[in-house]
Amino acid sequence: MTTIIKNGTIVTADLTYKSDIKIEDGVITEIGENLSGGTELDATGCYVMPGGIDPHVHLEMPFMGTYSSDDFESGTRAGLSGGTTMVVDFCLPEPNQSLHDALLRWDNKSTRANCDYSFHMAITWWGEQVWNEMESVVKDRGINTFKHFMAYKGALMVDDDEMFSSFQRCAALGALPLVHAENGDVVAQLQAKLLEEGNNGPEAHAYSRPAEVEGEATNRAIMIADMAGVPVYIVHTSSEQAHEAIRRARQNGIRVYGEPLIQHLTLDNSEYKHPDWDHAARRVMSPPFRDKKHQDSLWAGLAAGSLQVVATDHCAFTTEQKRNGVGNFTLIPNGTGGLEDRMPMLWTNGVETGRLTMNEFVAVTSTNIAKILNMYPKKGAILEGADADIVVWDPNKEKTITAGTQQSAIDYNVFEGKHVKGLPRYTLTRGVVAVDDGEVKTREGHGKFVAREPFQAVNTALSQWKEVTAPRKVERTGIPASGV
Ligand SMILES: NC(=O)NCCC(=O)O
Ligand SMILES: [Zn+2]
Ligand SMILES: [Zn+2]
Repeated sequence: MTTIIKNGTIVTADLTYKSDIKIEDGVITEIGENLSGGTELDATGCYVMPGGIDPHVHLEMPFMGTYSSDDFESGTRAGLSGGTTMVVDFCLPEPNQSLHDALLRWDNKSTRANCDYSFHMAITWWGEQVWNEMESVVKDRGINTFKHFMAYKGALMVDDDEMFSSFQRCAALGALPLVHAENGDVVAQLQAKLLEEGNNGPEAHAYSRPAEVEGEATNRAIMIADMAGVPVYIVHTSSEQAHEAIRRARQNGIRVYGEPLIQHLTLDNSEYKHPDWDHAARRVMSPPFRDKKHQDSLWAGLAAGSLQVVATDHCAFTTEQKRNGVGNFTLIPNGTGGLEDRMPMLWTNGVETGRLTMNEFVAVTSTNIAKILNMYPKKGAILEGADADIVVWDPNKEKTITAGTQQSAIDYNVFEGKHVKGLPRYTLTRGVVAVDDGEVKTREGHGKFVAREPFQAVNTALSQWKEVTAPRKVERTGIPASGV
């Protein structure tokens, strides 16, 4: 099957130019002027960009006594409708469960995906079995990223000892550790204190997770990764304190990546003061929304390159599920949606305001993460030979976001009422048109798992540098006799 995207302007992470694109059997086969033959998609007035990649989603996630409500079908449909053509979900083994058994569950859930996907493996417990299985997860399953939660004490949290062991294993396997960086011990005590004082509403969720606990944990994760000799990726970087830790480490030559979310960039903590309990609880996520000072820091980091990726951490719970926490904010399932709105919200608040260039937009929504996760240029690129995961972006198409017309399965939208300018005219997933002139036409089960090779360049360079600078015993000739 041949498709030609005609009359558009191609925008990549580093180039902007007018050209047509030929797609055959899901792959870009030619980029050039005046291409013809096959089905034509008119991109006049549009920017033709690599489809978005969201590296941080939780579809049908078992969490806090329930399951997040968007599954691989509705979640990927929501993503495609907003120009996202690939998602990466987190496989979460139960305590003492084999990593491979957990993967079977994720394999089953993901068969319904409308677009391509991959998995990160979470390290939710530690032992010899996990240490052993990590190798086959990387080598046989093509999963080169391992997630560590420094928060959610008593559930997903791992301690420093476990994290250091796991990071060393990642270094040896050519894998990349990911970290949810919040000091889980301090959060747990702050939660208990707030509840004791009668502070049980959703706003207390934010009080229990100040920016300081994120900054401290980010510093600690970076230090542990440095000691283990492995790069590290900090998920949902939400505060100046965490950004500052990443920025400083990068300036000192440490290989660390930071991932702000579209929610933290565009929504602030005044949401938790809303008089309606449901309104505030729907916005409960970890880390919580912050104030403008933090938002400005995140935007600056994207422009400066100290932060590399914009994700969503899409983990959508219905109002009914959120109400599990009436009377006790610690029982409100943590998570918000965003898959459908990440690209239009970032374009509107970033490119339309001049905070980001179009090329930076492509970098932070697609190309950078494709490189970080070792799947570039199959993904994240408009190049001959790349998968035809493409968004034809109409900068003049506008809408007001509302739950009533969204693809996501939940009954509200945290961006309700926001006006966006810049939306897909077409979204293509491996050459198949999933958004057709604005109309969503996804194909359940079309999505394929994307296996990712262990890292070569970055991990090799880092381990070489660690070897060059390793502490060495000083060989001495004249050693005095012991004084004892
Ligand atoms: N972020 C959040 O509140 N929920 C999803 C789980 C996580 O990423 O921490
Ligand atoms: Zn997290
Ligand atoms: Zn998450």
